[in-house]
Amino acid sequence: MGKTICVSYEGKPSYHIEIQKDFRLLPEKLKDLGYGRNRVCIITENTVGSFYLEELKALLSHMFSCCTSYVFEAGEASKNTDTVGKVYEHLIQNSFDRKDVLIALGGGVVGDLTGFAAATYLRGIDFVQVPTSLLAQTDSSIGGKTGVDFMQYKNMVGAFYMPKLVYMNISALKTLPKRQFSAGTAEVIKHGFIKDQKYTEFIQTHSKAIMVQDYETMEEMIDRSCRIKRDVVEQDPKEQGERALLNFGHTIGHAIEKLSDFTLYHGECVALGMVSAGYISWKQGNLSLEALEEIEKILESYGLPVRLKDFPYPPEEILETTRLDKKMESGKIKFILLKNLGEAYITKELTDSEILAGIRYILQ
Ligand SMILES: NC(=O)c1ccc[n+]([C@@H]2O[C@H](COP(=O)([O-])OP(=O)(O)OC[C@H]3O[C@@H](n4cnc5c(N)ncnc54)[C@H](O)[C@@H]3O)[C@@H](O)[C@H]2O)c1
Ligand SMILES: O=C(O)C(=O)C[C@@H](O)[C@H](O)[C@H](O)COP(=O)(O)O
Ligand SMILES: [Zn+2]
Repeated sequence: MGKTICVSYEGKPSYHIEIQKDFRLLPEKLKDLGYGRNRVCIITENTVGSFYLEELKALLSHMFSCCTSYVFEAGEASKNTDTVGKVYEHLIQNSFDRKDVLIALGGGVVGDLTGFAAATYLRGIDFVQVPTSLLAQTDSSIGGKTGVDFMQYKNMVGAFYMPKLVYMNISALKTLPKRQFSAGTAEVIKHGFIKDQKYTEFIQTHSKAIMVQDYETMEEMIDRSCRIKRDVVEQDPKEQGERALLNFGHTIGHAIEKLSDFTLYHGECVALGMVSAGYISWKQGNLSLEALEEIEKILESYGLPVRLKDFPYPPEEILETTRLDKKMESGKIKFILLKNLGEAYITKELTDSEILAGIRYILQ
């Protein structure tokens, strides 16, 4: 059966999120959208491709007039304009036109990059998200933030561009390495911290079942995370306000991710960033010390880092890197803090020394 979530964009129904246990219904869902006579290009990377590309091709090749694929090297280092250029070349060589469709098969790297290629090729071609990592199934495939890194700065070039469908197969998470699964839980945990204390309690009490990927628990968790993200992006699709709450943990997180040369995963950096922002929230007199301790305990129970010992960069350099990220507004760093667990807010009023104290807290 699975679950379906409808997402609106600018007040109108836009696309469905399908949460399924296999890939079998994908052709039917694509037919429902009117695809069939046109061409499809599955864009993926070598790791995910080695597991699922042939299966997807077998399912789709009979329903499209042409089914091609473009495979690039897995990892954040590929999320750049060079790879996008190679995707354009492949599409031109295969005569893709505006009636054709791209499928992003993979984690957040494939989804962000394919979405950006789709937004810009011929000024816009349809694309479908088939997320295969936990992070992509619960966060990056929803809401239409597409883009790539530039000069190693995170998501510097991009577009808001909605997919036509998000179709996920929960069982595909079985092949995801354990460290990557843990990294994905950071964004799931973030959803509870910024919006829904009841969801945080669910995450707390079900950590064992989630870590062994008990199917029913996973289905409930993914469904609840997707709905929280859906509600936020529907209200503020282009991040004029409220959507920035989804950036909780990302201000410091993105700087650490860049400085680590992407050896630390996005979710791991978000976890560290959430601890740092949690500490600042406590220092601001908002969050209780018990709540800060709870944040750390929950993250640890999912195998996530809460301290960054021996990081070869001083706090001042992390702060300067944060300044070069796109979270700056009129010369001030935009920060997401917590009033309480389940209640976040945006501030641009933090001083450098308040931010540095938050950075020092995780470096100890
Ligand atoms: N657009 C958004 O709203 C949004 C939200 C969150 C994160 N992001 C971006 O997403 C990226 C992180 O996504 P990610 O963690 O999925 O990274 P990723 O795409 O690099 O995938 C993580 C790793 O898992 C492997 N993998 C993925 N699915 C697998 C599967 N089913 N079986 C085996 N291996 C599998 C990949 O090969 C890769 O090595 C970052 O670039 C981040 O900036 C974007
Ligand atoms: O969808 C959003 O909005 C988010 O902020 C989700 C984040 O988890 C994600 O990492 C996003 O790519 C960060 O956006 P950025 O604009 O800060 O690069
Ligand atoms: Zn993120």
